[in-house]
Amino acid sequence: MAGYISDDTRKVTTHRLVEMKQRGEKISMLTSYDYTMAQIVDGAGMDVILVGDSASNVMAGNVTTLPITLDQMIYHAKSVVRGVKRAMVVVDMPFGSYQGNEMEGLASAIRIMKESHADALKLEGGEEIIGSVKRIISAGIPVMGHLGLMPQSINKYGTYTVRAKDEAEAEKLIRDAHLLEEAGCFAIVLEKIPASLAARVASELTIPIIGIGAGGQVDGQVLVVQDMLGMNNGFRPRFLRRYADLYTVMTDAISRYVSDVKNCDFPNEKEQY
Ligand SMILES: Nc1nc(=O)c2c([nH]1)NC[C@@H]1CN(c3ccc(C(=O)N[C@@H](CCC(=O)O)C(=O)O)cc3)CN21
Ligand SMILES: CC(C)C(=O)C(=O)O
Ligand SMILES: [Mg+2]
Repeated sequence: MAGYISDDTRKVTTHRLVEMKQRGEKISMLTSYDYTMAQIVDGAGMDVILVGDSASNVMAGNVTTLPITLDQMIYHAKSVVRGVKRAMVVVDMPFGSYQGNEMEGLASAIRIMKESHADALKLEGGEEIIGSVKRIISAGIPVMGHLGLMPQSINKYGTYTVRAKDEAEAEKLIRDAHLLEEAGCFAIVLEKIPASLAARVASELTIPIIGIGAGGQVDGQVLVVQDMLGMNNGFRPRFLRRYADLYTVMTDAISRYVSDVKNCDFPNEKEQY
C-alpha cells in the first residue's frame, strides 16, 4: 500500500494546523527523540514531531516520565531539530519545569526554545497550570495543551487507566479544554479518554485536537514511534496499532551479525582494506 506524502514542502506552522482542521484534513503526529529517527519520520511526511518526555521511558528506561530533566529534554530536542526539514517540532516540558511557578515555567520554556530551536512546547494540565501557559504564550512561544491521561501526574492516580469516564471528570476536562483555547493554545492532545468525549471537545473547539487513545472523531493522531514500529515488545495498549514488527526484524539482524562474527563470516575479503 502506498504511503501518503504531502507534496507541500513548506515548514508546518501553527496556522497551517488550524487550516487543516477547517479543511477536515487529519493531522499526523509521532514522537522522535534523536536525529536519525527524526530524519526518517520527517522524510515520511509527518506533520508534527513530538519530542516527548516519554523519552524517559523509551530512551532512558525509567518506569515513569518524571525523572527526565530539562537538560535531557533539550539534548533530545536539539538532536531532533537537526534532522527535520518540514514537520513542526513540539517539545514536552518535563515534570518540575513549569508546575507551581509561572516564572520558572517561563524561564524553562525560554531555555528550551533558545537552545533547541524547536517550534513549540507542550504542557500537561488545565486550570492548575494556566498561569504558566499564559506567560509562555505571552513570550511568543506556541503552546500545545495535554489533557486526559497525564503521565506526569501518575502518582496522583496510580494507574494508566482510561480517564474522564465519570461526569465530574468529563466536565472538568471540557472546562480545561476551553480554558486552554482561551489562553491561546494552538492545539490540545487528549490522551486515553472515551471517544465520545474527545469528539465533543473537538467539535466545540476551533483549535485542533490530537488524540492518543481518544478515538477517530478528533483532528489528528499521535503515537510513540517505537510503539507503532513494534520495537517495544511489551507495550501493547488497546489504542496502539503496530505498523511493523521491528523487534523481530532487529533481533534477527543482530543475532545474524553475532553468528557471522563468531563463525568468522564477517568481515569477508571485500569488507576489508
Ligand atoms: N512507550 C511509551 N508509549 C506511550 O504511549 C507513552 C509512554 N511510553 N510514556 C509516557 C506515556 C505513558 N502512556 C501510557 C502508559 C500506559 C498506558 C496503558 O494503557 N497501559 C496499559 C495498562 C493500563 C491500565 O492500568 O489499565 C494497557 O494495557 O493499556 C497508556 C499510555 C503514554 N505514553
Ligand atoms: C504520548 C505523547 C502524547 C506524549 O506526551 C509523549 O510521548 O511524551
Ligand atoms: Mg509526554
